[in-house]
Amino acid sequence: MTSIDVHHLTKEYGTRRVVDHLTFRVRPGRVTGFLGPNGAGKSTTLRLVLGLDRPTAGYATVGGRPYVTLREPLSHVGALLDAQAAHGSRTGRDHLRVLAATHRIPDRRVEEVLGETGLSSVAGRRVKTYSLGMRQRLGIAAALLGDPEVLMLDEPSNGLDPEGIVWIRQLLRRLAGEGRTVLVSSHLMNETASFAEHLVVLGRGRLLADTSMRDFIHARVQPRVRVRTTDPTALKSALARHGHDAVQHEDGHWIVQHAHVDDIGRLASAAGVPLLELTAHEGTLEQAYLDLTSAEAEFAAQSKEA
Ligand SMILES: Nc1ncnc2c1ncn2[C@@H]1O[C@H](COP(=O)(O)OP(=O)(O)OP(=O)(O)O)[C@@H](O)[C@H]1O
Repeated sequence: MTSIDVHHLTKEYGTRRVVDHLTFRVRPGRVTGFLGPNGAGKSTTLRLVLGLDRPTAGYATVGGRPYVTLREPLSHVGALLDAQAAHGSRTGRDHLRVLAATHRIPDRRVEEVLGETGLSSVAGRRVKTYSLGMRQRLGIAAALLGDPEVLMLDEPSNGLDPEGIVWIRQLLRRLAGEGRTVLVSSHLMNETASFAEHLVVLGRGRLLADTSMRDFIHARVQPRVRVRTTDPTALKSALARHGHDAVQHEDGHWIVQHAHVDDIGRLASAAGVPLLELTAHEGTLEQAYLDLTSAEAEFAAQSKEA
């Protein structure tokens, strides 16, 4: 089993602690979204896992071993940290060939990953002529080159057009479906919700959540139910009898707060209320994330005042 494990990982720059006793495990077979406000410490954590920076305390391992001790690292871990990292005067193909040659990766992988990332037709062009989205695809191609079991991608959707966004979503799901460990940082909540099953959330260097997407949302955002009826009086009194509050909106639909669609459906049916519409309004990742991070910001403000 190839997990990423982070144990009491701590990083200080001067007197600033930017990663603060972080402990979590990223498991294979699912995409884990890595979230947190700007400056929360996500990139620093990824750099520490990849041995690009030394922790002040704690440690991180990949498949039980520190990254720097892996003999053929690109065949274990593929990473996208900075899509601008490729040499501008090389062609995309040459960039990948150099990487393959220096990491004992067979040359045939170059054409495979060019095809997989949709870059085959531009592979002979110099990287400096690439758009942001093409550079992003090249960075992802480099991460996939060694056919690694573990992928760590920092903002992979950056600069991708709508077609690219759909592509990366499918790619991430497929990689996880193949049993790989996939950790993806992002600021795009709708995007993250579309591919991640699990979440690790940081705030000011600390772990705020390590939980399934579903539990994360359900713990923070109450479900609501949207109802339309030809008999609002009967609906309102049936809801009131069961302790539900409903608010009527302009076009005549009602929103029942803190309610599950099954319960409202059952009680409307039992009371003989004719329904034209009954829709579950589940919470979104964005709502849940903002709820968590605004509470964190409030805590920060309070502790400064105290
Ligand atoms: N080399 C460095 N020297 C000093 N401070 C640093 C260094 N690298 C990062 N930091 C600081 O560490 C904090 C965490 O930064 P980091 O880039 O890890 O956050 P992040 O969660 O990835 O943010 P973003 O979402 O904006 O990319 C920031 O305040 C940043 O300024």
